[in-house]
Amino acid sequence: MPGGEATAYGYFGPVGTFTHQALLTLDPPAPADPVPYATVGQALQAVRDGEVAAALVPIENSVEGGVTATLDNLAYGDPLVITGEVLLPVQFGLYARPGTSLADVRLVTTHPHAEAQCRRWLADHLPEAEVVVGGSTAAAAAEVAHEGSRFDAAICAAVAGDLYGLEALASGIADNPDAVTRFVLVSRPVPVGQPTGADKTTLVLFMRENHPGALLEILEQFASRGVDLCRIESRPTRRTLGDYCFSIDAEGHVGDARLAEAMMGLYRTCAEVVFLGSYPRADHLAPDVRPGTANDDYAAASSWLERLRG
Ligand SMILES: O=C(O)C(=O)Cc1ccccc1
Repeated sequence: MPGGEATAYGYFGPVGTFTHQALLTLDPPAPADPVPYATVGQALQAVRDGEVAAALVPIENSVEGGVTATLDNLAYGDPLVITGEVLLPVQFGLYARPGTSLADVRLVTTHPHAEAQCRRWLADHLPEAEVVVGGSTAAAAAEVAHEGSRFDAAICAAVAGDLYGLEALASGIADNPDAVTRFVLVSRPVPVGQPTGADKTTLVLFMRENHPGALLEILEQFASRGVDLCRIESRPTRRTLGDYCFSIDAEGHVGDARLAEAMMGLYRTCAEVVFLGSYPRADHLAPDVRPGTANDDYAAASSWLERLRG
């Protein structure tokens, strides 16, 4: 890295992806000259290699669920942490080279999440067309833009359609017009930021051994401390069929006593707890703090115990 530490951010590109649009809304803004990577894996590896200071990647969609490439890379790759998140409403259109009409469209390409979110529209309007999923929505637009491309159309954002010189054959084609995608800003491990009062913490939990109620025991650690979960999904541990870990977003910050206590409970009872960061929520929603679970309540309980002991 000539000239010292990298300062630029990487993102799941190329220019015109939803991730790129999300990057442009970061607050504080991303440093100039962000670097596009063709896959989530390459963007995260660039962070590990110190090529970029951080990378923005998609993690979750309100319609399609988790982005497994991101979840698994963060769970199993060398340590990285999430330092921020961005929410972006996503809208899709069908874009083709100028002169193409809807009736000409036989072969469509796009990102798997875009295909999943436009399935009903495709079945209704292009029942004969084949869809081939590929890298990203913007890469699909760039591919279609090539004269002689085997693809007739791409599903992508209007920004990408315009950028790659395509024309809209249809817009607003998502089956759910209110879909939102969540993106996370990921860096090499850094000291965790201060709690803001509206934070999220991402964890991956590996169980000691499967037994009846194992998931319930994990959930109890959160429930008994009044910690709400914003996302939970099981992912294969890759060890043996039927063996799963849990990828979880919990409300709160590792600096909040109730979440810290829940995490200590998980540390005691799980085989492994991977901490992927505590960071401000993009929606700034403060949690509903249940009676007896505020920092002061834990501090008072701790002082009481000290008095009893001594
Ligand atoms: O392919 C893109 O543009 C991405 O950034 C990934 C994606 C795909 C579909 C919805 C949201 C994000």
